[in-house]
Amino acid sequence: MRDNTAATASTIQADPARSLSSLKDIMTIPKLLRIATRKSLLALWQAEHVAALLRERYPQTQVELVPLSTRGDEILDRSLAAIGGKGLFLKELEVAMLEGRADLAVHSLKDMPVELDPGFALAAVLPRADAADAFVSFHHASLQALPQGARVGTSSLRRQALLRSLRPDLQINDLRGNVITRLAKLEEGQYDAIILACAGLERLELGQHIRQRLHAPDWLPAPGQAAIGIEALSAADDVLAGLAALDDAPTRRQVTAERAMNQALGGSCSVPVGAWCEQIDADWLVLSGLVGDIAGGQLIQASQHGEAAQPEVLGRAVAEQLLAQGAAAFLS
Ligand SMILES: NCc1[nH]cc(CCC(=O)O)c1CC(=O)O
Repeated sequence: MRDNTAATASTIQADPARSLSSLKDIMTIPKLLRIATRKSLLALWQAEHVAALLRERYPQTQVELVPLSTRGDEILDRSLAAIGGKGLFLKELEVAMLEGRADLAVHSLKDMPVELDPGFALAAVLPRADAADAFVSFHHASLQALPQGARVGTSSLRRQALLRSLRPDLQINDLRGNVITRLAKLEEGQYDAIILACAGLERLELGQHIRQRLHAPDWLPAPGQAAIGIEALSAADDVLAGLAALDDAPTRRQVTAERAMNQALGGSCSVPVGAWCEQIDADWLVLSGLVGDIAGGQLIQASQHGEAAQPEVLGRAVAEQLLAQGAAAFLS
């Protein structure tokens, strides 16, 4: 056995700038942290990123990855909306935590349901990357430059609704699989362009494929897009205390507003929903939201200011505005 007391003391001396609360984290953080992750390249990159942050902050802790297959990864021939949505990517990772095979799970926050299963907590949200979507094409420079009737690949209902509203002439085709698979299908010539998240491409060093960044106000990302969420058991106080040090307060405020809006709309992933929150000064946030109509190609949009200290209140207020404009008809 290693002498933990001595190890902790040397860490503390090495970094006198650490606050009292982070000293407490170092003393209580488990000696081993196992990170449950999906096996896609993007998921592994994100889990490795969290592992590196934890090793840097807690040099005495051993950090390991536990890569797992999820049902969401195995069912690739049907749209996510049709097979029951976002929880599919979490279930196996949550079971691993419940069975004591992992201590935390790393997810793309946009793939996490707003309400986690009982017994689980959103322990930390990392600083957000660029939340824009990417227009990716080998022959065309932008969405606007696509020829009439061009074929665009995406299975996201939000992206489909935005495309229909901005370019009703386009032919939108389903496109599933991980980021690499989707790029390969574009390369094979099955599509003239595809839409992906900039954050995913950049994390995999594929940012050179981004021809155009699609962002607010014309284009809104998914709630929580480009943020990494870390999940742990609500009862694991020592794990939660350690992870709290990684939480980025500005990102947490933004995504809390976006997710609260989504939840107040019913939180369904079978309806196109976009949300984008920005902090405009020390006290104020602006949240823009949209709900799309899959059948008709109609979009309802709303935007509102709210207090930075109460992101949930703002999220609910924008949801109410959307509902007042008739979004309920799309959500049922
Ligand atoms: N739906 C899959 C997914 N989940 C998170 C990302 C990208 C990274 C992120 O938004 O955090 C992607 C790929 C994509 O949408 O192109």
